[in-house]
Amino acid sequence: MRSAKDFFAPLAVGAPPPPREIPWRPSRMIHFFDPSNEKMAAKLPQIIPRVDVLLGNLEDGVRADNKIVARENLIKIVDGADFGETQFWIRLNSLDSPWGLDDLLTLVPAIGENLDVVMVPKVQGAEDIHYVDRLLAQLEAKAGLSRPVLVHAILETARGVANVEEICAASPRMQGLSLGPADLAADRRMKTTRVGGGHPGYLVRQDPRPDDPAAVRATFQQDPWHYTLARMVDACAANGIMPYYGPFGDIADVLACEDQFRNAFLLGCVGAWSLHPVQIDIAKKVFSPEPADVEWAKRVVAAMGDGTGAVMVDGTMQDDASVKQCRVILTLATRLAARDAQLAAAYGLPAPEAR
Ligand SMILES: CC(C)(COP(=O)(O)OP(=O)(O)OC[C@H]1O[C@@H](n2cnc3c(N)ncnc32)[C@H](O)[C@@H]1OP(=O)(O)O)[C@@H](O)C(=O)NCCC(=O)NCCSC(=O)C[C@H](O)C(=O)O
Ligand SMILES: [Mg+2]
Repeated sequence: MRSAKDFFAPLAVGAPPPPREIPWRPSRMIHFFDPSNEKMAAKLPQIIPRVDVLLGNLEDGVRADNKIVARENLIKIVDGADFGETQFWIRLNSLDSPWGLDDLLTLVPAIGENLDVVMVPKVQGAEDIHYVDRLLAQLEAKAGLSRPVLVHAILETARGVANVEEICAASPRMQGLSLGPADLAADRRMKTTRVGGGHPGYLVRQDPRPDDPAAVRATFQQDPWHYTLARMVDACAANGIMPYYGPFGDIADVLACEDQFRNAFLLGCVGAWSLHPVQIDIAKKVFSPEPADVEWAKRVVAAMGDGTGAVMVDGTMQDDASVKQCRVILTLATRLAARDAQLAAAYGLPAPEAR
């Protein structure tokens, strides 16, 4: 573990200093595409302006015999792209794979100036982040990059979950964590073959009725990801980094996707992955606060004055703590409104050009 004094020192001579704080940028959806898939790549000019984050995926989802071409195509795609305000991320192959090292050695020099975040899969502990941290610093120094590339870890192994706090705290480059429910389910030997979401067998059942023990007893599906997601959110919040729900694999079930994303939003996540164009607008809607909630937050903040004491608003008690909850909503709404005229109008907040 580095001492507090040298935590923010560059890990290679000539590398840019790592950030003291992770800059806030919208990241309601991290949109995955396979750079070796020509049809998907052709869609990017329409996709980029619609998404907060575009991610070139090199790991799972890309065929083994396409790994090299995916990496090479990524360089060509970035060369010709206009990202505007959209962030550009990549997902590396895992550190123990035949491709992970060359992904970094090739891509940081080639596209480092455009690269906001590197997503690292199957992170097991702080040692994986330390390895990537040093390597990135060396590559940034060699390439003469002026800003540091940030690191995002996927929580998708039992050991990773056990070490989640140390992973978040391992480097000032740590931008956030995503839940990887498919790999995590396999690693934990969970008996679900779904990619995220619920499971009809994971439920609680209503007690028998004393007056009619044979009556049908209602069942309620539970969220098998609740524990991990909540733990991940706490670890991220405690370390000033961002939590994300990962993939929802049932592309056709847009309603359940929306529910899973909303659960994540309510628990504290800032975004989720979109695997298909149909999931982009779901994430955009869910991870932007509802106008009614923004209106409520404004009213509570106004009623609370200097933010101390207790008042009644519409029959509910508001105090120093509840005004902080409202400020969370209002801060997010204000930041999103500053970049999106439609949301600004819906929230009654200043539009981008008025700032
Ligand atoms: C899921 C898909 C395989 C579906 O693809 P397809 O069958 O082609 O769907 P459609 O016919 O409905 O597609 C319509 C058109 O849209 C284009 N398309 C599809 N997906 C994308 C995309 N992500 N970005 C851009 N464009 C896209 C198609 O090419 C069609 O084009 P056209 O024919 O010209 O109209 C596919 O969506 C897909 O592969 N998605 C990404 C999958 C992925 O990234 N998987 C890995 C991430 S999840 C994971 O790794 C698990 C996690 O780590 C964990 O452990 O939990
Ligand atoms: Mg995975």
